[in-house]
Amino acid sequence: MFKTLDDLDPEQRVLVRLDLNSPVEDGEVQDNRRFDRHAETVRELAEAGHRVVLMAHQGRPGGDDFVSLEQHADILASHIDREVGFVADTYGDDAIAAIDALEAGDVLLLENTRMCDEELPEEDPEVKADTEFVRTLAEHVDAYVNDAYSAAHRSHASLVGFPLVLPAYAGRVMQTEYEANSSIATREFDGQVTMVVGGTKATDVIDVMNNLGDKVDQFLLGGIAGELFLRAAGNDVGFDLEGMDFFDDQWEANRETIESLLDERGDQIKLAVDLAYEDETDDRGEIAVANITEKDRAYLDVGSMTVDEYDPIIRDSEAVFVKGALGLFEDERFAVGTTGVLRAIAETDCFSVVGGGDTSRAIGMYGMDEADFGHVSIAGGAYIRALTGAPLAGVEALKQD
Ligand SMILES: Nc1ncnc2c1ncn2[C@@H]1O[C@H](COP(=O)(O)OP(=O)(O)O)[C@@H](O)[C@H]1O
Ligand SMILES: O=C(OP(=O)(O)O)[C@H](O)COP(=O)(O)O
Repeated sequence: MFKTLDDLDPEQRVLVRLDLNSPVEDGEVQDNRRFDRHAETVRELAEAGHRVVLMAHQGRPGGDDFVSLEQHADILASHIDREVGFVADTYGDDAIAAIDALEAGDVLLLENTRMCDEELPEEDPEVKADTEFVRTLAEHVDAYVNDAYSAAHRSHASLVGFPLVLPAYAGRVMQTEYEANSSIATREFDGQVTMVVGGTKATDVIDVMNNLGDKVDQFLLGGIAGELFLRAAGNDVGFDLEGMDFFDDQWEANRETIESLLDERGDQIKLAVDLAYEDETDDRGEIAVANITEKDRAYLDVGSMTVDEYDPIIRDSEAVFVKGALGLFEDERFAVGTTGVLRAIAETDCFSVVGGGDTSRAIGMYGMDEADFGHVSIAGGAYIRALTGAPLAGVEALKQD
C-alpha cells in the first residue's frame, strides 16, 4: 500500500500533483468540484507548515482548453482561504527561484505541466524519472505527494516520475478515491450488489459487465448504452436519426459482444421497459418499449415505469455503484431516470459510489447532497478503469515506495 500524509515528516518542501483539469468557456476556467476536493489536501499541508509547490495540467496541447494555470491559482485560493502564488514556468529558473523563496505555509502553483515537452509521452516511470523536468524539480523539494487520482491512468512525468526519486505519499483525494473506487473489487458485501450503468459509451458498460459479472448481482441499464442492449434484445431502438452519431458505429463495433452478454448474463441485466422522448409540443412523452414499432424518434431518457422497477432493486441493495447517466439529464425533461436512481440511493443507507464526470454532476444540479452518498468520484477515465480492475500507472508508482 502507499504512504499517506500521516507519514510525512514535518516542515517539508512538498511537491504536490493535483488534477485541476476543468471546463474552459470563452477562455474562462470554470470552478468545479476538483478545486473543492483538492483544497482539503492543500489546506492540510499548508496549515501543517509545509512549503507547498503545486503541479497540475489543463487540457491537451492544441485544444481550446489548453490554457495557463493562472486562473486556477485564484480559484484554488478562494477554496483554501489563503494566497496561492503562481509562476508562469514549469521547471525553469523562474519556477526554481519561486520554489526556493517559499516560507513555511506558503502555497505556489507552477504552470501547466503539459507545457513541458517531457510531461506527455506515455513512458515507463524509469524513463520519466530520468527527465530534466523531474530531476530539476526533485532537487528543490523534499517529498512528493500525488493527489491526482483522476489523472492517475496516465503514465506522465508528473504522475509516475517523482516516486522513483523522492519519498512519495498519497494525498487525501488520492486516498479516498482509491479506497472507494477499488472497493467493488476489494470488499465483500453481505447483500445484493447493484450497478447502474448508462452514459454514451457502450465499451464502458461492456468492460464493466465482463469484469464484474461475478461481483455484481444486477446491472440496471439506461442511456445510449442501454438502448444498444435493447436493440440487441430485438427492439426497434438505438438507431441514429438524422444528425446523430451515437449508435451506428457503436452498434457495428459491439453488436456481437452485446448479444453474447445478453445471452450469458441475461438474468443479471435489467433493461428499460419504457423510454422518454420529446413530443410534438416539446414536452416529455413516454412509450413502453413493447409498443415501439418504428425507428422514428430519438429516446432521451428511460421512462417512469423503468424508474419504478429500478427503485426497489436499489433500495434492497447492500451496495450500489453508478457509472453513466440514464438519460440526457442536463435537460430537466430528461433527468427523471438519472435523478430517480440517484434519489433512491441517497434515501437508503447502502454503500454507494457514484462516478463519471458527467453523471456525478447531476447530484448538485438537482439539489441532492453529496453527503447522502458513500463516495462521489471526481474521476472519469480513472474511475472506469478502477471499476474494471485495471491498474492505474500513478497509483502503482506510489505503491513502489
Ligand atoms: N438517451 C440519451 N441521449 C443523449 N444523451 C444521453 C442519453 N443518455 C445519457 N446521455 C448523456 O450521457 C452523458 C454521460 O455519459 P458518459 O460520458 O458516458 O458518462 P460519464 O461522463 O458520467 O462517465 C450525460 O451527459 C448524458 O447527457
Ligand atoms: O479530466 C481528466 O480525465 P476525465 O475526463 O476522464 O475525468 C483528467 O484530468 C485526465 O485528462 P486527460 O484525459 O486529458 O489525460
